[in-house]
Amino acid sequence: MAVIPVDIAGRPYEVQVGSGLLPRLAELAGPRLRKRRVPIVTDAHVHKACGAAVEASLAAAGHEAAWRILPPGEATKSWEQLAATVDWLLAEEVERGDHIIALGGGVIGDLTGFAAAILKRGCNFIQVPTTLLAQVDSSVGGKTAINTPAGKNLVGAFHQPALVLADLDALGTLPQRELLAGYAEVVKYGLLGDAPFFDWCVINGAAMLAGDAALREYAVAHSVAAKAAIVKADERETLGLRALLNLGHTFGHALEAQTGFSNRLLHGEGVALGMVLAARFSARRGLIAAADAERIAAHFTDVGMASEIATLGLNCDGQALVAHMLHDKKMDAGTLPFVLLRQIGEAFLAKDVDLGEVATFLDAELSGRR
Ligand SMILES: NC(=O)c1ccc[n+]([C@@H]2O[C@H](COP(=O)([O-])OP(=O)(O)OC[C@H]3O[C@@H](n4cnc5c(N)ncnc54)[C@H](O)[C@@H]3O)[C@@H](O)[C@H]2O)c1
Ligand SMILES: O=C(O)C(=O)C[C@@H](O)[C@H](O)[C@H](O)COP(=O)(O)O
Ligand SMILES: [Zn+2]
Repeated sequence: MAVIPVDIAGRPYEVQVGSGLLPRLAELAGPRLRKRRVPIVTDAHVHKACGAAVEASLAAAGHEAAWRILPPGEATKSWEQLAATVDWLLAEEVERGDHIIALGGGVIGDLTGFAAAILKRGCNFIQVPTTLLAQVDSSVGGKTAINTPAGKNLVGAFHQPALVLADLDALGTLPQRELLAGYAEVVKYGLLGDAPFFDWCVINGAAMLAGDAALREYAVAHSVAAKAAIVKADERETLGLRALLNLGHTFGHALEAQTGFSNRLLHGEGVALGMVLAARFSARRGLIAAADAERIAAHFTDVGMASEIATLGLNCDGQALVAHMLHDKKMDAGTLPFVLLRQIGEAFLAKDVDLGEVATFLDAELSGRR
């Protein structure tokens, strides 16, 4: 069991990482659960996998679960589901001091967190992440959002949870593809600022993914600690530090948009491909050594992830992907800063990237003729 504090000014909270947390949810949430009925937002897969344990825990503490069970998948991060969820929370008579529970992956966490941020101008919520991605990344740091037809996470709020409970046992029912997608965000922490952790991933990643409990706890706790340190230093992404957590995301979000935010490409899969692209683009600019960029690609291939966008069959050119990037929230007065790599373990924000050069680079990557 690991407890990582997230030291945000005025609203500190804990991330608890360990086994057996779901059956203890009511006990761990304690007096935060003020009423008999506890509002829980989840999706149908998670309800099937984790619902009974949560319900039993609440019942043992004299509570009753009020479930809102949403359709699984990225399409749920929508205006329609947000509005319906807020209306449901209002019907449940949720007060500001109550705690709404987000039980699920990043989709549920992002949507529920945003609903909590706007309900009565801000209600409490507890993140109970059940995917690897949500445990290592989305449940921590307070970014909440929905997608719009214009692009990814374009409407949202910074709203920190009151508590995060990451039960490693929940990963037992997670499909392999989802586990791998989450692993991309684990590798991200090594690439952006912690070369020894990237080496740890190369040595231990496969065994961690295969289910080694101690390695899983280390990977989640280490990732959360890395994110907590960055969020503490730059909660609102204004200092150029939190933006480093966006490594691979400008490319990745464009790939997600091009595939229609569909099951064809999961967020984490887009991030893995995006990080390979960011590394290769950095090498092209004389930054990271080309061999190190290929070491990153090879690691994703080794664990069973795609590392070449040519294999996606996107049927578009580089300019089409760049057009999606123009909606990136880092866009500033006509310039799009890119998170690039000087070396493995050293990311920085490059503000002099020409989008024409990006389009040319992507044309070559898309055709597989690098
Ligand atoms: N807020 C942030 O800081 C942040 C960070 C990273 C990603 N995100 C967002 O997170 C989202 C991706 O999250 P995700 O990868 O967790 O996807 P997800 O929430 O769609 O979950 C993935 C799939 O796994 C299923 N699932 C979840 N837990 C399960 C379990 N324990 N057993 C069986 N099935 C389970 C879900 O039903 C879903 O089908 C994206 O929208 C991304 O933009 C946000
Ligand atoms: O917490 C952050 O900051 C991140 O950038 C984490 C990312 O993994 C995550 O996908 C985030 O939602 C992307 O943020 P966005 O601001 O580009 O939407
Ligand atoms: Zn991400």
